Amino acid sequence: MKISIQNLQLKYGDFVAIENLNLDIGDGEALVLLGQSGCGKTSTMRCLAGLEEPSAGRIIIDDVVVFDSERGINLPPNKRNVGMVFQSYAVWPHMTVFQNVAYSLNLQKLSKNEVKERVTEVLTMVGLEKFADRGASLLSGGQMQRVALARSLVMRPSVLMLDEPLSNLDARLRDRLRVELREIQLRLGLTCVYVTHDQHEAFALADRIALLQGGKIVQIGGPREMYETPASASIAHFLGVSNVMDCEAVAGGDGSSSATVAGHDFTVHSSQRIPSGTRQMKVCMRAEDLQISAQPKTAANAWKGKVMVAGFQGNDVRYAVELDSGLELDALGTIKRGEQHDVGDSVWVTIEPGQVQILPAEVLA
Ligand SMILES: Nc1ncnc2c1ncn2[C@@H]1O[C@H](COP(=O)(O)OP(=O)(O)OP(=O)(O)O)[C@@H](O)[C@H]1O
Repeated sequence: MKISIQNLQLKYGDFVAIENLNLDIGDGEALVLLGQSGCGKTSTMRCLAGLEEPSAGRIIIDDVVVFDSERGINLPPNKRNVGMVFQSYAVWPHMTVFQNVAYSLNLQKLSKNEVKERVTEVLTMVGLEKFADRGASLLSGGQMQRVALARSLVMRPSVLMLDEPLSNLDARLRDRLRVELREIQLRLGLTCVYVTHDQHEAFALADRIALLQGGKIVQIGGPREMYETPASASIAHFLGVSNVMDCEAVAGGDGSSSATVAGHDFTVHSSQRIPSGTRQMKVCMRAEDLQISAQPKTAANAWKGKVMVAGFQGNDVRYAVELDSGLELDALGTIKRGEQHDVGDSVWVTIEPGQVQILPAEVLA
């Protein structure tokens, strides 16, 4: 079922939480609303679900206009056929797993056999078939979240909306449930809107990511596109690029360009279009794209420095390296590639020109 959001605006009093938001979500697509706290992700989802009344705009779900400010249309949540899963599991503790999932079906007065069939089907889907008769209060956090998911799926919603459903779970369970959620979404061909502030979750679950800042979509695209070509330095930073530095001057040349940061030159791949004008530009480099070596290097971007911090992370080591110029860089070394150094070691840091990005500080409105 497709969704179309047109010129959506939501105000809380005088405060504009969502500003002129336009978004089309395709049938069977998993769209992730990603952004930092307060950017308007939950508000957008609540407008879709009918839990919040926008101040302007239009929302169409599966060719049905569910909200239109000009025509005074605002369908209540129960008329939108939207399933919702929240961060808090909201599972009824005094009921069994089966009763929790069957609850809404029973309200629809379906036959006992049909209820049993549909509940068993979704409990199997979320891996809880053996827990049907267990009291819901006796479940782990991950199992409760599966019950919440089953309770939504059993209603066969046109659209499933999930608001940070995994944030109360520990890291390992989060990783596993993330994969399971994606499998279920793909298997059912379910249109999904997923809210998160965690880029790893967004990358793993999304067909497309809509990145929100200050109530606006500042970039939309597939996970790989977003990762490789962020539209601004602040988006790059949010997506985990740890070396983001003010850039004083940018100069184009034959086959290459260069950018200067604190008197320090970075050679950039010539294919990068560096916009002219007075916009504040930033140099962005991923920690994993920097290589660290004890051997002197003579590449285009090769600098001598000293290891100030070496944080062991299992397969990787996270380094803070202070270059001789005083500039500090964050680099990720891989132990298996022999990139292991100690605090105080002299090292050479290199990066391919193609991996240095020069981006505007912000996406301009
Ligand atoms: N009921 C409300 N009244 C007034 N302001 C609100 C209300 N709900 C949200 N806001 C404000 O609207 C903005 C967007 O809030 P929203 O909950 O959509 O953000 P979010 O991106 O989902 O954040 P988080 O990740 O922290 O949940 C925030 O600045 C928030 O303070």
